[in-house]
Amino acid sequence: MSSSSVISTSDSSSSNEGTSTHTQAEMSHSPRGPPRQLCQCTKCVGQISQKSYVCAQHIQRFGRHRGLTPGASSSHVGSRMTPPPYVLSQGVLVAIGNALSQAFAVGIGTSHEANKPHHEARPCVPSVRQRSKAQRPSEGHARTIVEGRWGMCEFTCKCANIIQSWNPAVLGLLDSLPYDEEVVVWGRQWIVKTSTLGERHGYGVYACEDIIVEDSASCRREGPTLFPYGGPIYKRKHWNRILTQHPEWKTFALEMDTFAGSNRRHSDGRVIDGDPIRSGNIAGFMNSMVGTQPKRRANCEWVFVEGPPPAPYGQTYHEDHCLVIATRTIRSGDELFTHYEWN
Ligand SMILES: C[S@@+](CC[C@H](N)C(=O)[O-])C[C@H]1O[C@@H](n2cnc3c(N)ncnc32)[C@H](O)[C@@H]1O
Repeated sequence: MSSSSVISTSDSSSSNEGTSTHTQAEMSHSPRGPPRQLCQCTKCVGQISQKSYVCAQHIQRFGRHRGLTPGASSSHVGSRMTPPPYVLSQGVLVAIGNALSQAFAVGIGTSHEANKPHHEARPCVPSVRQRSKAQRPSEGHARTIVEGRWGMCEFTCKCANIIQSWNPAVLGLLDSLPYDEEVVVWGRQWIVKTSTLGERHGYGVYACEDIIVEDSASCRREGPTLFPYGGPIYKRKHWNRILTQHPEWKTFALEMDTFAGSNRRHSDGRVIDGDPIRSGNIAGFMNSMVGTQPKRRANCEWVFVEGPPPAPYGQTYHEDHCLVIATRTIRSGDELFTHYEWN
């Protein structure tokens, strides 16, 4: 089993949403010559595939071209740019000068209104407030590929931004977990194998040693720490969004705020991404005692902890984390059960 990874990329070509002006400027580069300057106004940009398309405003600043004089038309007109003559007239030299200053202005992200001094030039990229939704660079182009239990899953747009990468090493976890083989996680031995719930419920986690809890009634939330949950924690509303792109992930949505006394709104309730492979995460194999027949008793529970994990594990990790804690004695060979909802 290979370890998993999250690859984030940005792919503007995969979206039909607005193309940034930088991209348009790049498109006007010719592989053979210096960059051709095309007008950045929306009408010209719409014609970018016509190599020499310029609008009347553009012509005003670049000088005279075949069949058109500066200011000849206030409408946007397509025209072929003529190559410069061998003997350059003064007008053409002025035009080249203007073109060069425009090239510089575009390069620093200012307007093609190069006649204005730089301190007066308006930015050619509209402010965030001015930009229409379609123009915003944003999430629209984000793309994340996650390699996990379901192979390669691609997430785009907002989902790509929501998906969090995770390095299991930060919590001292393995970067992959073998099935049917004992592994040592946080100093104890465990094995991941077919659940006592039956094959159709997949795997479960079993202790390979006794873990003694002296007084289970009084040790609530203070029993022996077993191992951490290692992986991203999402808000329910974000998780729901993820599922719109890859519904199969729902198998591993574990609701963390369903315990009595939780006062979080449902949409803000925390959901852990139970993909065990993705995060070297033994916790992702733990089954719930909810609805079991015959009824299983929970022998451990999830606890959210602020700050770093207990020494010597995950000492470089200082954020909130989630631990699995024993609530009663677990014998070698027992499957772990806790209380969580899934859907
Ligand atoms: C975190 S995984 C647990 C490991 C899972 N058995 C596996 O093989 O990957 C959670 C999933 O296990 C299944 N599961 C957990 N507890 C269950 C239970 N009490 N009854 C039926 N299915 C359960 C559900 O499909 C749930 O979405």
